[in-house]
Amino acid sequence: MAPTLANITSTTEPSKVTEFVIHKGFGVKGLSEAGLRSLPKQYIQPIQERAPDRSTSGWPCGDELLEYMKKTETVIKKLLEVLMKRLNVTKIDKEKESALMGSKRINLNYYPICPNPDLTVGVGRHSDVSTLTILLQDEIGGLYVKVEEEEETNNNNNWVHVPPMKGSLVINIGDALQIMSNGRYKSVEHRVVANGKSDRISVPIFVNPRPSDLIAPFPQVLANGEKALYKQVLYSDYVKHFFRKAHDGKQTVDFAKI
Ligand SMILES: O=C(O)CCC(=O)C(=O)O
Ligand SMILES: [Fe+2]
Repeated sequence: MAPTLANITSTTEPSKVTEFVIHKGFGVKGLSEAGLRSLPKQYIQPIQERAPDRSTSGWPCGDELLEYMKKTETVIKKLLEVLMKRLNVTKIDKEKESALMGSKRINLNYYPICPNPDLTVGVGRHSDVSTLTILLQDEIGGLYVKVEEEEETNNNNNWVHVPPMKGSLVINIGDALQIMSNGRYKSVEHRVVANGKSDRISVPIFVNPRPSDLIAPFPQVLANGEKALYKQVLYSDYVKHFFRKAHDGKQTVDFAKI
């Protein structure tokens, strides 16, 4: 039976939400199907199972993460250089460097084994708000990317699994690059399915503009008279818009559409 909002009488009381999401097995999808438009502060993970607070106890492998971020810098720079060349951006000055890779964030995603994977989602369909995302995934799998309609295969299945390959990184184009390239590079819609057999871990590095950067299609892209598809937006406003709503496919980018 479909859940109703009455099942979750108080959305801010963690024990009620835990009961609904985990013990009753509705999952986070159940919450959204019940009509909840924003998630309560504490949900899913019972307090005793949460990772320690970073501000008080430090990350379990902070040094390794920082070193990993440092090591990926070369590949990020190289990728952006190549991508920029195709847009006729041959010189990456300070302003462009900031808009392309002025801030970075690393996440540690942990997907616990799920007793009812069909009743929930791992991560809902979305595109990243980054310029690029450099994703390291373990051997479990579960990441899917959406193939654009014109590339659709005959069997109508346009979600393609991204199989884990030892020693490889997954590179996603994000919305910021879609905006700055005036749509020449398209951010990839993706999702992660829950897994009933094992835990899964992924480590994305989000390469972003600085929050105070104004992002818009690069003048070089519009030089031949091409019409701008996107207006100038303050990057922090763009990110705020993303986090204000539930994952909704590729709709975030409409925020910058002219
Ligand atoms: O876990 C993954 O493979 C992808 C996670 C993801 O899409 C994200 O963190 O934005
Ligand atoms: Fe993502």
